[in-house]
Amino acid sequence: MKFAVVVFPGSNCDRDMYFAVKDALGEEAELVWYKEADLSGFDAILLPGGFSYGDYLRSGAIASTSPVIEQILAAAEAGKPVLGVCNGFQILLEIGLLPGAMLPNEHLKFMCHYETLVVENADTMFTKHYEDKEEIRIPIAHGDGNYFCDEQTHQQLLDNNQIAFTYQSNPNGSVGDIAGITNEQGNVLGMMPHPERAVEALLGNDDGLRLFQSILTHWRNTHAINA
Ligand SMILES: NC(=O)CC[C@H](N)C(=O)O
Repeated sequence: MKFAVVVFPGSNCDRDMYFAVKDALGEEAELVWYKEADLSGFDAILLPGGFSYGDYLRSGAIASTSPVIEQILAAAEAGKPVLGVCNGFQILLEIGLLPGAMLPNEHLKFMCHYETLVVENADTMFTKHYEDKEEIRIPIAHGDGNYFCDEQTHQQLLDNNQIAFTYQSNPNGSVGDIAGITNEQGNVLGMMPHPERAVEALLGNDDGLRLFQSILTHWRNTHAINA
């Protein structure tokens, strides 16, 4: 399986994402510069964390205007897995692949530490290697991680099972303790915590690895490859 890691000016978690796929998962990964990206040959698209365009205007807002976005929209439309972590999640919100918006953290501080997440839906292509209501430890690192949506949208997320992860103890003020959501089709996931930073015991934790394994299992199942 071939994963694209799309790099924008200011991305800073692209290498971690690359490492997670290439070394921890053991699959093909390529760093693709947003200007030269041809995403057509990839099976999954990963939008890494960071500070694209220095978070000017709003986190993810300027990246959302770049030409590569057309290809990301096309990949999502084609049903390919699209994962946005942290700044990647912010970009997915800005381009409308996911509902809602990201606000500054409630206490206006950048936070970088481990959080306990609750797996709210283990029946997605990103979470099938977890159990429903399983508690996992994944680090966060963000200043704008306060997920906001109106009540109606929150209800829709609940009704459609689009909430993949919640925080056990809400660190940033997010509506409904939301840490990660999918689109209605289930092939786009945005999450603020960083699974790519928790992919091997040597790093202190490998709870994030099963997210990447889930994508791979889904891909193998849908492409009938036994490898
Ligand atoms: N690690 C990240 O992706 C940081 C995201 C973002 N730009 C913020 O601080 O909110």
